[in-house]
Amino acid sequence: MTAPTDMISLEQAQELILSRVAKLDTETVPLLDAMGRVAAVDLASDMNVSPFAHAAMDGFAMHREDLLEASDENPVELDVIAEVPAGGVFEGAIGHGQCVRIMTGAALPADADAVEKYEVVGIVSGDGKTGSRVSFSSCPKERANIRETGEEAKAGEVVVSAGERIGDAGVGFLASCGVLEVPVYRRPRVAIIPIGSELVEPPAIPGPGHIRNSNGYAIAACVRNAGGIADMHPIVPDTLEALSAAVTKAVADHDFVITTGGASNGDYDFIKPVVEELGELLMTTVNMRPGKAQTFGLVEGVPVFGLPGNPAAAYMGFQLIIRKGLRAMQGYSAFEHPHVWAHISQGRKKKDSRRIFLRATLTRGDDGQLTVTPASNQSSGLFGVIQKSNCVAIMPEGFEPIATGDLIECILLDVPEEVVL
Ligand SMILES: Nc1nc2c(c(=O)[nH]1)N[C@H]1C(S)=C(S)[C@@H](COP(=O)(O)OP(=O)(O)OC[C@H]3O[C@@H](n4cnc5c(N)ncnc54)[C@H](O)[C@@H]3O)O[C@H]1N2
Ligand code: MOO
Repeated sequence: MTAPTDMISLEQAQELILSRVAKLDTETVPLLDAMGRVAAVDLASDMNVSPFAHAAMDGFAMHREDLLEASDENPVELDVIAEVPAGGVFEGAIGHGQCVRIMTGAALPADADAVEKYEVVGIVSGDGKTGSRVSFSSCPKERANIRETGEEAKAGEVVVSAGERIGDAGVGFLASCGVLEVPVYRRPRVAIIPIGSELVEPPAIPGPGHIRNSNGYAIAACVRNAGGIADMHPIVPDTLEALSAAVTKAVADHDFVITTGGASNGDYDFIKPVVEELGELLMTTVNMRPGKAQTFGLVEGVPVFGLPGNPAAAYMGFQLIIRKGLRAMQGYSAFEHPHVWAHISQGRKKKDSRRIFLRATLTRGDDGQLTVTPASNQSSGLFGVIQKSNCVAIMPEGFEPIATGDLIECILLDVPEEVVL
């Protein structure tokens, strides 16, 4: 049995958070606001899509049977008896030896069974419109250039299943299916509480010994990116009472609470005792660098996550652990960021046995090979390095060094989990 104070693996931390969060309730949003969100129920089309058989090309609709003998040597001529634009309907009948000039999207005349595009049809007389005579030097395939009734969806058919993420094209698909209001899982309301008596709010110029609160902004950005609603709270000084009061207040009206700072073992690090005192402490330390000090627990049933104070450590804790929890609450089923393997540009020793996440840049050479170059400054106090990086390269647990050119796994944190590479 793992005690909350034991150091656990990143995978254990991820499993723990996923086992302790639940899908939120649902809300019905206008179609466009459902973009990127997860359908909470099966969504069915209210009609056939397409609603009627129509031409997929500008051309001529005819009885294919009339053209069975058509060839280059023996072209078959037909009379153009009508024109039908998109939006129009040809009510008449096409007799043998006749055809109808038709535009892309126009309803297929009832007795036509193929459409031939303009480009391969010759004009014998006239301008190709009604009253002209046109010639065909081949026979189109059955139902050629016809989009059929209900080809994409039948009336009543489920077009997006419960649990499916709605993409941009899905928004268009649902529009064609008449689904303009979509039940989706609610976005989690996330309180972000920066802890630290040394912090001042930007843009204030910090006095001696003080620094600006940058974590609050970064984590709010991360929350938004993960689909949550970020509620940035005021800075809380390093006292047990102030932090206890802030967490108690935040859990009352949020779905998830994130603190940054005060997560280690210093004299003024209070998130662990506060979670323990107010609720259930489930985890304090994860085998990763940056970001060893990661506190997680439940207070009044609400997940409370204490990220470390160092910016890169807080960022990694969010991306690699919290983000999964926030996504699970919104019904997403993909949790792993895509990864690639790349040759490291320079060998590295490993002095710390933790799994190390190097902030790094991936490039593709002319030979198509990926190379990863870790940033020269790997201090966990820096956001700027992450801004300039495009991946994190992983050095596994243990002390095994890596040699120049070795293949190393890189996670693309900016690429959504749904992408498969
Ligand atoms: N004796 C030890 N000391 C430390 C250890 C250790 O293992 N033994 N681990 C270090 C590591 S690694 C980290 S990460 C930090 C985590 O500690 P805390 O979560 O208690 O972080 P703080 O001490 O509160 O702050 C660390 C650092 O980050 C700055 N900070 C804090 N909040 C913000 C914010 N909102 N915006 C920008 N910067 C922030 C803070 O000023 C400190 O410089 O512990 C190490 N120590
Ligand atoms: O938990 Mo700390 O990052 O390794 O800066």
